Amino acid sequence: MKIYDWPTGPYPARVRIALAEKNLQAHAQFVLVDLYKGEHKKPEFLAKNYSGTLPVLELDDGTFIGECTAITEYLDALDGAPTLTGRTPREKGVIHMMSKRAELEVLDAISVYFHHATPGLGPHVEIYQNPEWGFRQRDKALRGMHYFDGILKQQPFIAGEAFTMADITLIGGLIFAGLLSVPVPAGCEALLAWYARMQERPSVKNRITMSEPTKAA
Ligand SMILES: N[C@@H](CCC(=O)N[C@@H](CS)C(=O)NCC(=O)O)C(=O)O
Repeated sequence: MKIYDWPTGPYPARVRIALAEKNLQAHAQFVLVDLYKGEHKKPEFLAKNYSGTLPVLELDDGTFIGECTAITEYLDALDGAPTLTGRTPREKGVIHMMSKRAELEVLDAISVYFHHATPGLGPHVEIYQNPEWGFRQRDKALRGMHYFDGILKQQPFIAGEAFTMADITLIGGLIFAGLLSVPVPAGCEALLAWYARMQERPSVKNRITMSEPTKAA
């Protein structure tokens, strides 16, 4: 399989972490798409992913799967032994809910802040910016961090007792926040302790060096 990717990107990180957690990295060929050159908005790429975002998974039969959650669900189902997206209906429901919440309340909010209230990917790519909306989303992300701090005061992982896709999604959010120097709010000790633990996982620690992109898209 191919993964259209930007090695340091917070969303691509989610798929890189999932691949490593499933020990599937040897099966993936990474294809670099240069976000700062706007390659993801070109017609050739939009034909692969209408949303014009990375990462995208291309299967050997030519099927394209965009969206980190969908890609993670695919990878997790490959060996019939899902560990990231839940085994029982209850686990699946809770994990999906918490992962979506980590997207809505932190990761996607930080992404909007990046694209609207900072130079983002540069003037050639950021053709419309609304800084006020960006700063509002930054505030939303900070509120989201408080929410997840409260969750982590009660349980070791985002969706309960085990590491799951929901943890990976929030890791993506904190990676993005870190890249933009948006600090975790004071007092969010449980969130910071969880993040320190997450960064010790080989899948997280080695996510950028796990594989070199092989060629341009
Ligand atoms: N909902 C998408 C979001 C992906 C996303 O925003 N990826 C970033 C890469 S870190 C991107 O492609 N940004 C470019 C842009 O939005 O112009 C997913 O979960 O895969």
